[in-house]
Formats: sequence, C-alpha cells, structure tokens
Amino acid sequence: MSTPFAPAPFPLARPRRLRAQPWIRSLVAETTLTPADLVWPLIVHDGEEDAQPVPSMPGVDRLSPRAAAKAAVRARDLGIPAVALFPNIAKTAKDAVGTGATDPDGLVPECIRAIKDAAPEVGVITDVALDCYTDHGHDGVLEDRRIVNDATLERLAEQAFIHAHAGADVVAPSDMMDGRVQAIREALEANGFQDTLILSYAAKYASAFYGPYRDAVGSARALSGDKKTYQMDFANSDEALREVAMDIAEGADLVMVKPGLLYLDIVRRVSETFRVPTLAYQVSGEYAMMKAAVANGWLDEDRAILESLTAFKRAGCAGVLTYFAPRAAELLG
Ligand SMILES: NCC(=O)CCC(=O)O
Ligand SMILES: [Mg+2]
Repeated sequence: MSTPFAPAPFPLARPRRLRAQPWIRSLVAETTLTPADLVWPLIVHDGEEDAQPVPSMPGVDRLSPRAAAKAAVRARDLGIPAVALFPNIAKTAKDAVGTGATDPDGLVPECIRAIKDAAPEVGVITDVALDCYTDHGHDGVLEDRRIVNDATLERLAEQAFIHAHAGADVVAPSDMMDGRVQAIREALEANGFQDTLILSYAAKYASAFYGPYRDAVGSARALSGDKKTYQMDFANSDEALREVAMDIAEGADLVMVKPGLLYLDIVRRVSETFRVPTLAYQVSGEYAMMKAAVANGWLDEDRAILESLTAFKRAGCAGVLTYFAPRAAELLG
C-alpha cells in the first residue's frame, strides 16, 4: 500500500486535478461501497408489538418474528445480502445457565424460519452467546463469580447446532470463550451441517460502546460486573492477531473485529495479515453517537453514514454490520 516512488514536485504534480470534477473523482476512487457490503443487525423480541422502539437507538425497533421476516424482504429488495439476529428475551425466561439459548422452539429459531419462508435468498446470521439468555447478563456459565470457559463451550455448541437446524446460514459466536470455534465446528460436522458458515467475533473488545445494544436486548440491567475477563483489552493489538489465527485454525470462515470505527487499525492488521474475509461491527454506541449529533443538527446524517461505512471498506473490511444498513442501501441504490 505504500507509494513506491516519491510524487513529482509541484507544479508538475497538482493532486487537485484528480479531484476537480465528479466524473474524475468517481473514476479514480480507490474504495467502493455498495449495498452488498452490508449486514443488517435485527433486534428481535417475543413481545406483543410488531415494532417496539429502542429509546437509545432512534430508528431501531425490536421486531416480532413477523416483522423480522418483513425486514428481511426489505433487505433483499435493497440488495443487502444478510441480516444478523439478536434476541431480546423476556426477563422471566432468563436463568443462570441461559436455558433459553438452546430451546429449538425459541425466539431465534422462530425468526430464522419466518425469514427463510419470506426471503430465502437472504443470508441469516445468528448470534451464538449466552448473554441474552442469562439472568446475570454474561456470555458464559457463571460459577463462584467466574465465567467458566469449558462448561460454556458445550452450551455454545448446542446453541449453534440449534440455529443451524432451524436454517441459519451463518453462526456467529460473539462470546469470546477460548476454543468455541472448534467446539462449534465439531458439533456442526458431527450433525450434518458441514456447510454452515462460522463467522467468529475473533477480536471483540470489552467496550463502552455496547451500551445501547444492552438496552435493546435487555441485558444492561441484568449485567453484574464487566466482561473484561473474556472480551479483549482495548490497549491490545498483537493479541487480536493471535485470537484471529486461532479461530481460523479452528475452522472459522469469516472473522470479525468489534467495535468498528475505533478499531479500524485492527481491521487493517487482521485483513492484511490473514487475507480472510474480515467484517467489522459498527456497534450500537457508534450508531447512537451519530444519531444524537444528527438530532442536534450537528452532523449531516446521510453524509456521515456513507463516509463512516466507506472507512470500514478502506480499512480492509469485506463487509460491515451496521444499524444504518437500510438507509445506506437506499442512498447507494
Ligand atoms: N453480540 C452482539 C453485540 O454485542 C452488539 C453490540 C452493539 O451493537 O453494541
Ligand atoms: Mg478467541
């Protein structure tokens, strides 16, 4: 990516010539953003309403399975290749081990089936983690105030199998337990789901920017303590390469860096080092931050959306999970 020679001096070189008109800017653009680069995260719930607004994420609703199916049809019509499901589970259905995560008739399997009925050509990505189902809000099994790694793996493998069985195209472990990609890959192989993709949240950082999402899925108030014993320290970058290397070796097809904009240096290192499809997640806090500035008249929403998403592509992303997906696709369509 480095320039192999020094540019000619002024006035022979006048870089502004390449920026003078829209046609030339478009001809020489190094990065393109299309709806095909986007994944639309959908928050789903088993509440009464088809669409229940999330206060900290203006423009995002918790959707019923029926409404999620409609959203998938909209995704298809907009050229968005895939949706990613995140469940808001009723508080009364949560427990210490996240029993609901492995219910074959649970909310997520129901949504997968509804989406596959309505828009079978849209890829369905599911979140493999226990945090939406546990009464303590952690991604793993909690024993003596510790998140127990290996006992969690069995739960995650079963959860992934249930999603694949319901029709998920991609299972995406976001829990950051060690060894979970291998456990999930083995469970899929053993059960005839060798073609199910694994998108590993390989470099997921313990971040303040997940706040609004935890409101959206209802795990904010549940969460006791923080997730620093399993999600990564934001001071680290080499560690992300080790995490990604392990997950590829364990059978991940795609890897994710999360959050997004603050971590594009990690995206760049991961995509250049491994050359595997690398996605990033423009998370709820990034979305909320931009929406709040827009609401105050401080940012132009459409321009900010396209600039931020193009930055992910420029850094090396194959695709971006973003709550702005439908608006971005409309703008690009
Ligand atoms: N496992 C999914 C998330 O943690 C989503 C984060 C966000 O949008 O803030
Ligand atoms: Mg790992």
